[in-house]
Parts: sequence; structure tokens; C-alpha cells
Amino acid sequence: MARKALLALEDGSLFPCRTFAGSGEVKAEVCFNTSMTGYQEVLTDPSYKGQMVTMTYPLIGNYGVNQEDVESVAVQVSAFLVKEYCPLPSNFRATASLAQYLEEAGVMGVEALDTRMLTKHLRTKGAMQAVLSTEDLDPESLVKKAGQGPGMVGVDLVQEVSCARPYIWEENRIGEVLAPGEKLTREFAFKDAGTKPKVVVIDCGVKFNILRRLTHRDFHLVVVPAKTRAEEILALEPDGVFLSNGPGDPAAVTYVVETVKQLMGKTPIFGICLGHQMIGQALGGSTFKLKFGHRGANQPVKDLATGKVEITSQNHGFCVDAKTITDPDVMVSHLNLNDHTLEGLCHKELPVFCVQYHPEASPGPHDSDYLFDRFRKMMRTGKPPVVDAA
Ligand SMILES: NC(=O)CC[C@H](N)C(=O)O
Repeated sequence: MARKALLALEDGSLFPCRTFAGSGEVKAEVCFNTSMTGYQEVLTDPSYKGQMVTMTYPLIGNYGVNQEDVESVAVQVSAFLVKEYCPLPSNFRATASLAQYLEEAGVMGVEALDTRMLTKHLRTKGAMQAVLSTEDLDPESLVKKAGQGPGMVGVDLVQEVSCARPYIWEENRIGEVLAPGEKLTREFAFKDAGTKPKVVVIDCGVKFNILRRLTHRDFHLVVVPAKTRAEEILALEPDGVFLSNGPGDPAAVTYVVETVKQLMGKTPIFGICLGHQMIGQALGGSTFKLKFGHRGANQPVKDLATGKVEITSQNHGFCVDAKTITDPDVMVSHLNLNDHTLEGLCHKELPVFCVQYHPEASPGPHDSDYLFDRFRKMMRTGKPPVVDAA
């Protein structure tokens, strides 16, 4: 049964709404996503940990949910805010409704919220903490709660979503998991790899579609926890290392930055989103919080080497500050054409490159899929892809 709910932002703004799934009270940063489809991928993307998400597309739920379109094993968002929920899904792949899915996950879904007003407000005022509640409908009390406690800055959320133990990725699912207390060995990591390129994925909250796109290139993948040390990774003698996306403030994940510094020059490295932010820091740069972030499936990005523009899928609230990339051996490879922020880096000598956006899409356009081929070529040649583009 629908219950009255209230969303309160830390600046005092109020958005009345009602539930279509769950109830309770939750505090998180509120952000908006402009993708027209792909709500299940958004809900299960671990990069959204610590955030409640609103979709700007006004009708959500019309194709239900299924078993395949997941980006991780759980619903990761703190709450889901929509304009209008569609209670009668119609799609041949649907196995449940979105409401059932959120209920089971224990995540609140609300509708009848003025998502256009909320989005315009966040665009003007910037990202904000918020509280969504069905228990406390007192505006003053909720606004006060929204303003309390830490926001996103300085908080390491990677530890909440990184895998507990290394595992092998099989085509479309998690395969063998390393037994508790067992040491990570080359025997475990690559025993069935054969002649496939052997890649270690550092899991900061990896989206499954990245793993799917990598296996599509015939890579053999072992996924390891974010805290795995560089020497443990190098002992596996991989052909390359992939740094995943992930939630929260990249500046708080210092241990991964340290690992990247130690890996650079010893193995080819490719990073996406948080992975890019880790590499950016390891190359001497620093990150900052964007006013309201990029979350959607139509962000234009220019590849500066080829001049081509890609329409990209994105989900990030932080960004590497281009001004802080001063090493002459590092080049900015991609720029966002909306706000001219940094979207990609490439080392000129070492086999290291990364992008802020999501070439695996899911949801989104596939324009940037070629980057996985660049990674493959870089592993083969040992040279950075800047050579490619010249
Ligand atoms: N998708 C991601 O990896 C997000 C990276 C980081 N948490 C940010 O918000 O900028």
C-alpha cells in the first residue's frame, strides 16, 4: 500500500511523494540520471553506493526487471525517486515488477515526486545530502537530519562494495571464489587461462558489464579486492591490470592509488571512472567534486588524438583536475564537450591509459567500446595507445 513520504534536502527544500515500494527512512546524497532507459543497471551499479537516484525520464518501471540486466549482485542505491511508476510492466524478458524488486532488496521507491523541479534545483544549487522518510513527515526535523553527518567528500565507500575474496569471472557470472584463508596464487588465478590474455581486475565496485566486455575480448579475468597489494598482483604475472569504477570520493581511496603507483611501468594498466581517478592521482593529479556530476547516456566526449566525438555513458560526481596534470609525460586524451572537464588520460611512455566515462555503457551507447581493443593492443605491444592515435 502506498504511503506518504517526504524528501528533504539539506538546504531546506521539500519534495512530497508517496511510496511504490518499501518504507522507512534513509539519508544519502541525492543525484539525477538522465538516461531514458536502463533503470535496473542504474539501481545495481555499485558506483551509486551512498546515493539516492532520481531519473529525469518521467515514466519508470514499464519493462519490469529481469535476471540478466544486473551490474552487481545487489541493489546499490539508497532509494529510487521517480515521477510516475508504471505498475503494469510489459516485456517478454520481465521476471518481476520494479516494485517487487525494490521490496525484496529493502530499498524504498517513491513516485509522484516532482523530479523535474528536483533536477533543476540540483543543477542550480549543486549536489546535496537528503533524507527520505515515511516515518517522520515533519519538514523541520527532516531538513535538520539531512544537514547532519558526513557527505560524500572524504568518505571511502569502496570498502563497502569491493569483493571480500578473489574470484574468477566466467563469461556472465561469478565463478570460482578463493576459499577463506587461502593465498592468492597464479595457480588459482590463471589455471584455465590457456593462451588468453591474463588480466587482474582490481574491484573497487566493478560493474558486471565491464567484465562481460572484457571476456568478450577473450581475456581471462581474476577479480581481486581493492586492498590487494601490488606485490600480490605482480606475483600473478598478469598480462595487464584493469582498475574498476566505484563509489565515493576518489581522494579517500589512498591505498589503491598507492597500488597503482607501484604497478605503473611493471604491467599495462587501463582504468574506468574511479579507476581513471586513481590513475590520475597516481600520475600526480588531484580530484575535486563536480557541482552536480555527470550521470546519463548522452555525454559528448572528444578523443583529442583522433578528433572523433563519442556519445558516452557516464556516472560520476568527482573529476580529475586537468590543471594538476603537469607531468610532461602524461597527456589529456579526452575532453567533455559540455563542460570541458577531463575525460581521459594517457601516459606517453608507459602502457597506462584511462577514461572517466563508461565504454561498457549499460545503459548507454556503444561508441566507446573500441577502448577495450586499445587495452588488448596495449597488452600485446607493451606501448601506450597514444602511439595508436598519432
Ligand atoms: N562510476 C564511478 O566509478 C564513479 C567514480 C566516483 N565515485 C565519482 O563519483 O566520481
